[in-house]
Amino acid sequence: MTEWTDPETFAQALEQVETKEKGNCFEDFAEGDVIEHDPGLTLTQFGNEQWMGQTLNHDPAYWRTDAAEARGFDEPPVHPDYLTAATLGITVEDLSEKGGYFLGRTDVRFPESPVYTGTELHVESEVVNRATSSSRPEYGIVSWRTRGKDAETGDVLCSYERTNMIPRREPLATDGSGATATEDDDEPELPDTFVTPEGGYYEDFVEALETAADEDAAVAYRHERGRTQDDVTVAQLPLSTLNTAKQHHNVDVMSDSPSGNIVTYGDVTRSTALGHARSDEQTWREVGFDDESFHTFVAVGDTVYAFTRVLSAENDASSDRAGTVTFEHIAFNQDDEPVYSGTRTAEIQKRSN
Ligand SMILES: CC(C)(COP(=O)(O)OP(=O)(O)OC[C@H]1O[C@@H](n2cnc3c(N)ncnc32)[C@H](O)[C@@H]1OP(=O)(O)O)[C@@H](O)C(=O)NCCC(=O)NCCSC(=O)C[C@H](O)C(=O)O
Repeated sequence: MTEWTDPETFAQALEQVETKEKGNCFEDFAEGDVIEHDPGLTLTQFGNEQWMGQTLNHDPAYWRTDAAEARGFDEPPVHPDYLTAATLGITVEDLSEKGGYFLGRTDVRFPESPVYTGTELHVESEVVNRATSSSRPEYGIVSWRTRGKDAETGDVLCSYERTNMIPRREPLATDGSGATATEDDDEPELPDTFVTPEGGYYEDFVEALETAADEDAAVAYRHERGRTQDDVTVAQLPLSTLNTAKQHHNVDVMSDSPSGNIVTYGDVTRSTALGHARSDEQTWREVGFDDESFHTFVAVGDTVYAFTRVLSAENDASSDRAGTVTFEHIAFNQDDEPVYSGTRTAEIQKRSN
């Protein structure tokens, strides 16, 4: 009898056997379904520091005990970007491992109290929307509300609503008239002047906004740092959050996909851009993120840069040592193409303290 490892025999066997599939297709989700995700992870100091180091999030309060204590923390806490990425990573096996892309997320919120390493994360999601894609019949669009909880206390540590393109088991029959690109003849509308804050304290943002209000101006600037994507950022960081999306580690499958290659996890792209932005400000606390969108793929060799527009500043932070600032951050690549955008509300330290 022929050995099964004989290449011809084995190729035939591969063709004839069933594949034990992973993940869910669009048809498997129904609005209202609640999914308790089986994977869970302990938020470790190693995981936290690996994430922050590779994404250039170097705020000393997350690295040094004295700086943490000065911020009112008992010790360096878990960084909100790592917490967000880990919360999403745990959900991938059930929600998006089948493929399809992370399109956007909104209403990302954290409680006021910090999360410390050693916390075990337990995550659940609810299907909140399921829609047909008019432009891509082989995909549907699914949104979930996800909550990452402290497994011991049940306290919600991170919550958000995210939307992905998810492959259909059966492509939708269409008349081929899906959405078509529209020519945009409009001239870009930009203000005459761009104001850059003098420094990174709350007062600097307030002053810059006041200056801009007096003229046709916006408070907007770019950050110098860039981070070229490599095997660590593209494959290692998502896997370290238990993110099993093939988009980040299976070159073989991804060669036959819209991106043609493995791509950077959306949470790595946005955290890197946010790291660049935070390096030019005195962050006190992250409050939340809204209207996050991923516009195009980021792959190994691409460089992630950041651009910031300051939208508003209010003196209503949880501590009188800070004020609240709302930003729009845009991550862009080496060809100046936006790859991510989103609004961020953060408490920024006051100079006067
Ligand atoms: C994915 C894309 C290639 C699609 O491009 P294109 O075909 O040009 O379509 P659109 O971008 O217009 O979008 C397709 C449909 O999806 C709807 N959409 C888009 N954004 C949102 C949103 N935020 N919320 C709801 N719906 C949204 C559009 O309206 C379109 O609908 P329809 O017209 O009816 O078809 C392109 O978007 C792209 O390249 N995006 C970047 C994707 C990416 O790189 N994401 C991060 C990496 S993947 C990842 O991180 C996976 C992660 O691990 C996970 O598991 O989630």
